[in-house]
Amino acid sequence: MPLTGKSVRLARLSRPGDGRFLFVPLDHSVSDGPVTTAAGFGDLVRSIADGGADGVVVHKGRARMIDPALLTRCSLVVHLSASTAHGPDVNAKVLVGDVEEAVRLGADAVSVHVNIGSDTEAEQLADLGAVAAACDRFGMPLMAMIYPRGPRVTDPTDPTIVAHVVNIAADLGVDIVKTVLAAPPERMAEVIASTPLPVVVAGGSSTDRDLYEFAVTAMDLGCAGLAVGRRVFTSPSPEKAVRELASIIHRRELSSGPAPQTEMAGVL
Ligand SMILES: O=C(CO)COP(=O)(O)O
Repeated sequence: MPLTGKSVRLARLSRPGDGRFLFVPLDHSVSDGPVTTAAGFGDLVRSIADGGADGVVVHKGRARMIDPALLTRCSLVVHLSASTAHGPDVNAKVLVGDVEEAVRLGADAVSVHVNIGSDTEAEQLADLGAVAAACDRFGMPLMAMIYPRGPRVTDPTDPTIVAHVVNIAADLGVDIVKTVLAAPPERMAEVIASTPLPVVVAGGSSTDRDLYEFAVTAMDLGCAGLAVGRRVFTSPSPEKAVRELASIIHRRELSSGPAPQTEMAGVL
């Protein structure tokens, strides 16, 4: 890959340099409500960095509350999209930030959420295309959180539609795509084979299958990593949860056992 701002930042995003990623999204404070107390936020990010996450995903205002020293070992991904659980349409994501603001914050990447099959799909696609153009101008890696989600989607884990959404991301200039694991999981292999992009899957809630088993399955199927929010920040030990996940994703030896999980409902 030729050296560009984007290629340099992308290479740094996978901290061990193996092209695999563990992101911990904390953007739930916009969609659902606080992920921690104001006083506890610094400790939460510190435990995520100490556990060995490759990056945290936060909105622009919250990014200013992160100790810059932590960002020497954990990347900052600034999330540009928002909707809340209280709006008329939780799937109607809008842009609330731009790439230039992310550059000023020292971001290593930005992310945009697009719900394919939602009532405002057209606007979300237009936003993704515009952010991709800005990312090219600034040399900023772009992650799309792109899901089959909305009134026109009957089965959001159908491998055919999951393959479709990850290819929309590739076509619109995204660098890393985050989506759902297809069902049955074995069919994720064809989703991954269909797109040139690294595919990261979302963590989900504790009512879903065991997180660590899920992580092993996803990685064995060829995923490039996971983005795990709720099951990290609601864990009694976020650091332990991150360490366990990072060991699965980056195939490292682990000294301690899996962390327990707790729950927080969400609309992400
Ligand atoms: O990426 C995510 C939110 O932006 C996924 O979060 P959860 O792990 O809580 O599902």
